[in-house]
Parts: sequence; structure tokens; C-alpha cells
Amino acid sequence: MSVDHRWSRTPTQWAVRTNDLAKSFGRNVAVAGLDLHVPVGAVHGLLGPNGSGKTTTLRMLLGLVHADRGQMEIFGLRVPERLPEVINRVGAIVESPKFYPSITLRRNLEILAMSLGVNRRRVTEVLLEVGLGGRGDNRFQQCSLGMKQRLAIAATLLKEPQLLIFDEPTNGLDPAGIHEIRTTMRALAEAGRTVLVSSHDLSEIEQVADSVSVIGRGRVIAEGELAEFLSGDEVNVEVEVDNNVVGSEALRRAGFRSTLVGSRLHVTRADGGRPDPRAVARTLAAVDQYPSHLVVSRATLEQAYLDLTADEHLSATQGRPTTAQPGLFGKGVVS
Ligand SMILES: Nc1ncnc2c1ncn2[C@@H]1O[C@H](COP(=O)(O)OP(=O)(O)OP(=O)(O)O)[C@@H](O)[C@H]1O
Repeated sequence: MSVDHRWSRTPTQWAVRTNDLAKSFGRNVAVAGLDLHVPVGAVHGLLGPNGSGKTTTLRMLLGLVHADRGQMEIFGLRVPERLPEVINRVGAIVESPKFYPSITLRRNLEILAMSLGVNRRRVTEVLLEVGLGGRGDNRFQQCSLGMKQRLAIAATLLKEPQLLIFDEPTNGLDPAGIHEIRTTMRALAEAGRTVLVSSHDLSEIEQVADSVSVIGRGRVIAEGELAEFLSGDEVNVEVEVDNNVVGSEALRRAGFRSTLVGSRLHVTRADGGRPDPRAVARTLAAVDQYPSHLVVSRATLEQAYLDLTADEHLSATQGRPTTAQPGLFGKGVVS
């Protein structure tokens, strides 16, 4: 069973936290003991491959799906029990919202505001907030997908929520639309709101998020500030050798970790330190594996993600529990 020291921190530091959250659909395990921590006032990425349990997690938070076990809190209040008290502080897009195609963006929002009991004046404010201030009179059906998605975000802002939950908001958008949504999410965080955004797209999260939870098969594999994943000191060494098995075994004995990505071994230090490219080359040469390529690069979230999911896969095949990475939001997780 996992013991998470962060679960005992003050609730006000977290917009969302979950503890040992689980959900299965029949025999299909969607979420498998998920410990999630979303800090207040930032963009937090929920990053994981398709089918890793992101949507199910968000739906459980919003009371759309019942959890099998575990606890969830939004702004320190237990949900779903206290959802009625907290729901007005939450805006979410977890499936495509419906708008009237033949009327303007402004009119669409006015109708929605009326149904929510929100003052019409708020419509102008939310249009401005998502960068649609000059587009309110455009008909919905004439808008680009990016504008439609920004309208959806504007709709979630009508109630002035402090937490926004977006499930894959850039899906299906072209680069311009993706850029618009990214800018909008950043602006929301700059205005003091918390944005919890799911994505399977590493570069997307890398560009927009302040912190991230990497999800694999329904569990949080790693969690922390993005800067921790992309630390300036962090260096990747990539090598190409004739025999990857011999090469990675020699590296392992010398205190390195290696992950095969394409034809290259990505090398890090097992103790989390910075790998010395010369030591890597020496280690490989000692077992007759002279690198045909040796590339030194700054770590990316992609690399961290590949390393982490490689570990998780190894854990599964060896039947031992996944260990989340230490140093996350300054605290360790013990499995
Ligand atoms: N209503 C459902 N009934 C049965 N299985 C479901 C249901 N919802 C989700 N699942 C399954 O649970 C697992 C996790 O799905 P989920 O949609 O939460 O993942 P995801 O990370 O959001 O992936 P994607 O990006 O593909 O939506 C998948 O195997 C999915 O098929």
C-alpha cells in the first residue's frame, strides 16, 4: 500500500488531491490507486497515454462517475459528498459542450448566463478573458475550432470558478488553435485561477504547465514542478552501440540507467545525478561497445516521461509495485 506524506499537508495548498482513488469498469481497471496533487493557482498537466485513466479521474472529481474506493478533495472539501458546496468554484470541459450554431457567440453565452442565474454583464468579461472580445458578434457556425473551444472556456468562466478542468482541450485543433488555447490557459493561471488540463501530448504540457502528474495505467508515476523535470543541470546522454543488451548491462553495473528509445540508449545516472558523457563512453568501450553516436542534450519532459513509463513497465513485468519519484513538490512518496 502506498503511503503519501503529502496527503497530510494543509488542504488549502491543493486545489485538488486524491488518495488511493480507484475505478474499474467490469474487469477493465481504469484508475488503480491514484494519488494526485494539484497546487493552487497554476496550470497543472495530467499527462498520460491514451487509456491511462485521465478522463475517468476527471469525471470522478466532477461527480460524473462513482469511485470504487479512495478519497478526493477539491479546495479541501471531500467530493462527491460536498460537491454541491464546491461546484460553483469549478468550471469544466470534459466533453464537447453544445452551442447554438446560427446565433452569435455573445448570444450563446447570454442564454447560458441566464440559465445559470449569472448577470449578463459577465458575458462581456468572459469574452475578453479568452481573447474573444472583438468576436462576440460572430455566428458560432462561422468560427474556427480554436474560437469554438475558447467559447467553451468562456462558458466555464461565467460562474467565476477558481478551478478549471479541461480534458484534452486542444484535441483536433490546428497549430493556431492550439496556440490560442495555450495562451488562454496561461492567462487564466496568471489571473490566479487553477487549471487542471489533461493531455497525452508531452510537448503540449511542456509548453503550458507549471507542474505535472505523469499517469500510467491508472496511477501517478511521477508528480512535480515542470522545472524539476526540465532542470537546467539535467543532461541526457544518448548513445548508439552495436549491442544494446551488453551496453545497458555495463552501464547498469557502472551506476547508470539506460532506456532504449528507437535505436539509441538514453542514459541517466541511477542516483539522479548528472551523467558524465566521458564516463558513459569509457564504460561502453570497456565492454567493446564503442559508441557510434554520442549525443549530449538537455533533459526534456519527453525523456523524463519515457524513463518513467519504462520503469513502470518494468515494475509490472517484475510484479513489484510502482514507486513514484521522490522530490515531488518537495516531498517523497513511499510505496
Ligand atoms: N464508461 C466506460 N466503460 C468501460 N470502460 C471504460 C469507460 N470509461 C473508460 N473506460 C476504460 O478505462 C480506461 C481508461 O480510460 P480513460 O478514458 O479514463 O483514459 P484516458 O487516459 O482519458 O484516455 P483517452 O485519452 O484515450 O481518453 C480505458 O481502458 C477505457 O477503455
